[in-house]
Amino acid sequence: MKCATVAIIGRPSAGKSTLLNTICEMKVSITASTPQTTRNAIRGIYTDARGQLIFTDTPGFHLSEKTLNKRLQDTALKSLEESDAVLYIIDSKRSAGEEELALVSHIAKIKTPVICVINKADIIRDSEEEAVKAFLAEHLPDRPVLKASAKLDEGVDEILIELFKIAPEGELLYPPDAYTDQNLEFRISEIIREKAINLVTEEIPHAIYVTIEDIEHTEATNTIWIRAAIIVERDTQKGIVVGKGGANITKIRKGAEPEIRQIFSGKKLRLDLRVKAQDKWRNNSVVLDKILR
Ligand SMILES: Nc1nc2c(ncn2[C@@H]2O[C@H](COP(=O)(O)OP(=O)(O)OP(=O)(O)O)[C@@H](O)[C@H]2O)c(=O)[nH]1
Repeated sequence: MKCATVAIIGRPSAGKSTLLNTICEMKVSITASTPQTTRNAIRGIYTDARGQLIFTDTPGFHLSEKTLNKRLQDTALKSLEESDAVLYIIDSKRSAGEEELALVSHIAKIKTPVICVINKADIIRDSEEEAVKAFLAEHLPDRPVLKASAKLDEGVDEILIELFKIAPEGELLYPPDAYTDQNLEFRISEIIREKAINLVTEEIPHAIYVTIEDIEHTEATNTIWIRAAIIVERDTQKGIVVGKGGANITKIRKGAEPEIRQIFSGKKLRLDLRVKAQDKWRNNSVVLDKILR
């Protein structure tokens, strides 16, 4: 049996979460069209006859001095050093700028084996593919380079083959049917956060986090009650998340309910969502410790 921990790294929106979800065939990491929505080092677990791969979905690597972004960067780099393999995802639709250079220079220094994946192959142009290949040949020579579409599940089997080549021999760390080690509250809060950030635009997605205030099982009615709060930074943002006459909050609830129901199959669900403002939470280390475990 083989068993490896694999850190997925790449610029915001490169498709890391999409790839993880495709590999693990379950929603373990939220995806959104707004960059930098992955905040935690989340694990997805893939097991087959060859062994087990445990993925860490590193937050988007971002050059910024803001406290939240600095923490994201620390989490990302630490998970690279601690893993058996690194999967470096490159968005073929964006040209390499300062950020990609900073990232690649870190990757070049680490001892962990690296596999490069040129993602979004379904929409790539020849010239874009050539540009990415030249960039990789210059900065990460001799590392395997694969082409994939995380979205369409193309080239993903080849990624698994390469990863199992690198994976050390070892016993499985998780049961074969496990796909994530995230705790229940975290999974629920991420489902709600995904629905919320997909409804709002511009600056607000990054100003949102979700806390689960209470989960209760009423046996008499076989109902799970979940009370959760969507936290924003300013009162003006509260109104936007709630929407006209509560329209947005209803959409968030209706979007989240079916996915949460899957977690509690066979039970009825009541989801109670509130929106609260907490000034400057992104610079508050108590809040950051709570959400960036
Ligand atoms: N066409 C195409 N789009 C993709 C592919 N993979 C991801 N995307 C899209 O790219 C966007 C970003 O994908 P994510 O998986 O959230 O990216 P991420 O790297 O996890 O982003 P962060 O959380 O910001 O670090 C989403 O709109 C995806 O649907 C792909 O293979 N092809």
